[in-house]
Order: sequence, then structure tokens, then C-alpha cells
Amino acid sequence: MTVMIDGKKTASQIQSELVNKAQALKKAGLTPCLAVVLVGDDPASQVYVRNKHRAAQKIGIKTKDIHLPKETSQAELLKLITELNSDPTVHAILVQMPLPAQIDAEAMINTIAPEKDADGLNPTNIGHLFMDDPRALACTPRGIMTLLEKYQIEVAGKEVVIIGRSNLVGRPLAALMLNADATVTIAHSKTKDLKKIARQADILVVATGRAEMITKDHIKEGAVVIDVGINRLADGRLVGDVAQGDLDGYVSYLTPVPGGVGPMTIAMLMQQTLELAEKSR
Ligand SMILES: Nc1nc2c(c(=O)[nH]1)N[C@@H](CN(C=O)c1ccc(C(=O)N[C@@H](CCC(=O)O)C(=O)O)cc1)CN2
Ligand SMILES: [Mg+2]
Repeated sequence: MTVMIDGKKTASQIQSELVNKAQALKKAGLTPCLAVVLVGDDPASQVYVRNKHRAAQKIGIKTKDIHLPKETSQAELLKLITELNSDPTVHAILVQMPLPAQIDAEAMINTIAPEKDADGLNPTNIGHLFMDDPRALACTPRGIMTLLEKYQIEVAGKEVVIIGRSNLVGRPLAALMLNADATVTIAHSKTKDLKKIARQADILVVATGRAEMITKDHIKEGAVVIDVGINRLADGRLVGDVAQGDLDGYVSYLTPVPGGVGPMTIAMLMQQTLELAEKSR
């Protein structure tokens, strides 16, 4: 039997639990505030940003909604971030990605103060994570670890294969898995014999951004499969990076798309905003 991991339900439970935490901070005179910066008009980004504001509002987290035109220069964005860094009413800053081509994402991430880094992607925070001294964490990887914990899926001693080496998912997730005592392999577009490597996994995490590229023959029977992909097909369907159609009864656990890892990203962002607000005192 395959257990479908319900990320939507788990995220919504976590978000309900955060209401009390936000209230306690407010009682103590601190109104947690997340600044969400969107540059340009990417339709998917607009949806994600709107969902972040909605989730924050439900929890009692104040947000600053900053929407900049798509022509915004890198210097203008960095100046805004610097102002938010020194604004004592703002506890967490997030710049929605992807950014327009004229802006270097690395320069943006480098400018966010590590103690206000809602996404946990600043090199200081990534460095602490790799030294097993975690501060702010990348939200999607943290969401994956939280799902595994909630479903009581043991990580220590397991063979974990992560397909995808992005700064947003693959790399920080590898560090989290290593800190949790897994044996970690990161595979990517240059990996030779991907099927052989992937089939070694007790826990296979797929974050390639390529619709349904990982199929049953990449997967060991009984494995846990975490599908991070969100791909919109021409016919409007939303699918993951894993062809999930014939996995029922073959894998032990599977995250659906939609409703798996995606919603956890926003729940973790909310949790992290409250943690950063708390630490600011
Ligand atoms: N600064 C950041 N930019 C981006 C991040 C990020 O963590 N920080 N991640 C993604 C986008 N993202 C959040 O920003 C995100 C993507 C998807 C979901 C989600 O809940 N997806 C749903 C399906 C939604 C749909 O119908 O399209 C699901 O999987 O069920 C939440 C957040 C890139 N940019
Ligand atoms: Mg440890």
C-alpha cells in the first residue's frame, strides 16, 4: 500500500498552530512583519505572493506588500533591501523568484541581512546549515524534512538520493539530510547512469523542474518518493517531476502534485517569520 503524504493538510495544521505563537508575540509588544517583494508580473509568482500574504493574514503576521516594475534595476532592488534591513518594524524579508534577467539573484540574496532572511538562502545561513549549526533554513527543504518527521519516516542511516542541485532545494536539502544522519547522494544533469543511482535510494527526492522525467524504473520498490516538481502542461494539468501514474502500490510513500511539498513551503515561511521576529528581541 502506498501512503499519499498530505502536504496541504499538514501545512494547514502547522499554520493553525502558528496563530497562538503570533498572538503571544503581539501580547509581548512585538508585531511580526514579513516584507514580500515581487519584481515584475510573472503570473505564477503573483499567485504565490498572494498566497503568502493570505497565509500571513490568517496567522496574524503583518506583511509589507512591495511590487516593483519589471524594469527595476539591480541597484534599485538592492537599495530597497538595504532599507528593509534597517527597518526595525520588519523581521523577515523575501524576494520572490525568479527575478527579471537584469537582476542577479545572488546579489539579491547576499544583500538580505542573514537575521531577516525569510527564505534561508543567504550564504551565511547556508554556511551555518552545512556546519550543522542551523539558523534560518530554506523553506522547501525544511518543508520536506517536516513532512518526513510528521509521517514518522526515519532518515538516519537511510540512502537518500536527491535529483537536482539548485540553491533553492537540492543543496540545502542535502545538508539537512546529512545533519539528520542520512547517507546523501546528489544527482544532476551530468550524472552518469541516473537510473542506477536513483534505484539505490530509500528516500528519493526529485527536484529537476522537468515534467515527469523520473519514472518507475528509476525507483526501488518500497522507496519513499518526494516529488518537488510543479509543472503546468499544455493541457492545463499540473504534474510533478515524477511520472506518478503507475507508482500506487509500488512505493511506500509519495507526495502528490499538487498538495504535497508545495503548500509546505508557505507554512515553513510563516514559521520562520515568527522565529526571526522572536529572535529580533
Ligand atoms: N523567494 C522564493 N522564491 C521562490 C520560492 C521560494 O521558496 N522562495 N519557491 C518557488 C515558488 N513558491 C514559493 O515562493 C511556491 C511554489 C508552489 C507552491 C504551492 O503551494 N504549489 C501548489 C500548486 C500551486 C498551483 O496550483 O500552481 C502545490 O504544490 O500544491 C507554494 C510556493 C519559486 N520561487
Ligand atoms: Mg545531527
